[in-house]
Amino acid sequence: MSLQPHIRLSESSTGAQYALLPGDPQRVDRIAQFLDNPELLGQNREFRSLRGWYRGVEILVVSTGIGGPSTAIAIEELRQTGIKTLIRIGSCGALQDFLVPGDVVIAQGAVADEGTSKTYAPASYPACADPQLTTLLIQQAKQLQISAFCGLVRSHDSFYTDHEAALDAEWSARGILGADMESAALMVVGSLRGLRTASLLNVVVTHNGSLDSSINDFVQQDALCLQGEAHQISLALHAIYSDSQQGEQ
Ligand SMILES: O=P(O)(O)O[C@H]1O[C@H](CO)[C@@H](O)[C@H]1O
Ligand SMILES: O=c1cc[nH]c(=O)[nH]1
Repeated sequence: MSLQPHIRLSESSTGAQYALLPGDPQRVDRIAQFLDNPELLGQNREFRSLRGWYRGVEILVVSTGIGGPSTAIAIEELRQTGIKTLIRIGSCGALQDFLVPGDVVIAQGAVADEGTSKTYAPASYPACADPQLTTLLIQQAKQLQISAFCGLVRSHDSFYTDHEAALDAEWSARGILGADMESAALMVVGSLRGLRTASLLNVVVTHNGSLDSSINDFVQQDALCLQGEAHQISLALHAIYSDSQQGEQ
């Protein structure tokens, strides 16, 4: 089978059915530290890929870059390589005061305030995570004593427009937990293509905190943010292992 044009992987690159999807290519290398025998498969554009094993289960890790368009491309091409289950290992800004850096949000669904999902289906099509996978993630968070909150998030396309603060306030008042840029596209494209998806978001910006300085802290490896990232990776890997044992695939 030929290489997929963007992720540059084919069915013969990996036997994995599970994929972890960070946005940031650098996060791929940090995820590698949690896997046995990690092997870098390559990088093209924003898509850095690596495979490894967790307790005998093969896992593919591919970065999606920022936003819905590149995420949808990654999902479509990963499907061609045999991936069936995709878990986003992302970061988000908090929309609620009780969330602190390093908390993990388990997104049960997303407000699709972005463009990509609407190119696949009408805006009324729901962006929902796989319920069984989400339940497993909640159970594993309890078992591992990870500070995790399950609820809705908002995916958006814009970061620096003049009305972001007003939009954040609006969605916060509706109880939305956090803001990211990829969860809705992942969930909608995944559902339409018969794939199981989940999204784990590490809180890196507090509600009403400074976007610029908080994300700078994360890039400069702030300890709490890195702890949240380690938690979300462990959580995803435990859930994948548990899922693989249930013979669900
Ligand atoms: O850290 P990642 O996974 O890229 O996620 C978040 O960070 C980026 C913005 O800084 C957006 O992609 C947003 O969704
Ligand atoms: O509003 C925000 C904050 C952090 N990351 C996002 O994607 N959006």
